[in-house]
Amino acid sequence: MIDFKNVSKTFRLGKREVHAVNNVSLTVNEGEIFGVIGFSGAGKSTLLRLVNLLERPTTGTVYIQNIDVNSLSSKELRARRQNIGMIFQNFNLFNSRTVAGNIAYPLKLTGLSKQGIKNRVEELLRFVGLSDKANDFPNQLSGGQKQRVGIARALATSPDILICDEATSALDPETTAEILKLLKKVNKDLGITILLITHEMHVIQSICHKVAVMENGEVIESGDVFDVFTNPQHLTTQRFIQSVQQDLPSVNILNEWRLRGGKKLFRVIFKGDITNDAVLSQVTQKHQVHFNIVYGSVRELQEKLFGNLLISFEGNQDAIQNTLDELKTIVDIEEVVQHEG
Ligand SMILES: Nc1ncnc2c1ncn2[C@@H]1O[C@H](COP(=O)(O)OP(=O)(O)OP(=O)(O)O)[C@@H](O)[C@H]1O
Repeated sequence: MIDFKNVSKTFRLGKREVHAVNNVSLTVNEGEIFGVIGFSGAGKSTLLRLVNLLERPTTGTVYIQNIDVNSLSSKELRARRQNIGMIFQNFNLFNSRTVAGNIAYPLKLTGLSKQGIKNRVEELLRFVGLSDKANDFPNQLSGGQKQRVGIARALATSPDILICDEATSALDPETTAEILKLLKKVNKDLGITILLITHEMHVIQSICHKVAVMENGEVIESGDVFDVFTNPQHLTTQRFIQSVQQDLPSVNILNEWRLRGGKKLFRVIFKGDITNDAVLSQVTQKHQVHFNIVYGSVRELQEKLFGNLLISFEGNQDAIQNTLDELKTIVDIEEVVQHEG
């Protein structure tokens, strides 16, 4: 659907060159919600501008629906752009137009009749849950409602791709959750492929199927959200994940635990079906070792279970080692280094 093949974008600032996007290869498949996460300056916006055809790559090729976008004429580019909807952090609505007027705007260029436009706007208002706001002006709406209008407007011309530029960054957590739910509906019910950029890992966790982590213009890690979350390779990815998964208790709790005689802590990661099995109790019973869950959680990620538990073991040292050796064949387990976090 969207293919980046060794794409670089370099800006020249006087004598200095800025490698905003550096040799990026990525594939966004049809029907996916693909999230790109990175800190400020990582190159996310530039990546989006290459997809919505506002920038051309310095080297490499961007294919959209198998078409090399560099090969398109300006007229063809304009036509292709109608196939890509976009929503923004600051909504970018026309304040002088009503909600209905904002949504109708992109339809005016399509040659649809007045009645056709009216019907389409009503349909879109229903889809985003704002039928009663058609005649309001943007400044009468909450942030979440404004973004719903933004989404309706982006969908007006029935695009195949929706690009979201930090679409929930200006919203409170509850409103963010509602907008993310709506984006999920856009993807599921309308089959629209979504490419989003964000600096918030909870957005990736909530709705994305795939994720790419960007740093200094490069994609440093990418894959299925479940795989990246449960086995992050890069320190930056680990940091992003820690921002949504508090996977260590506070230092005070850890110190207290140590004062009460706690020694070694192990992190045990359960993925998928194994989470439902009584692995821990079976293996520890077999080796006559006791275990104590000090901290942790089991949560749902991409409709799969993911357990992340901190555990201490009590018993004979050899028996504990045998327990660890056996557990290692079934789950991911590692010792938690002291003073981590
Ligand atoms: N038009 C431009 N001219 C010169 N440098 C640019 C231009 N656009 C982006 N850059 C530089 O490219 C790098 C990547 O910027 P980009 O905006 O893509 O990052 P980002 O991850 O989207 O960051 P943010 O979240 O802050 O927008 C930065 O160093 C930025 O200063």
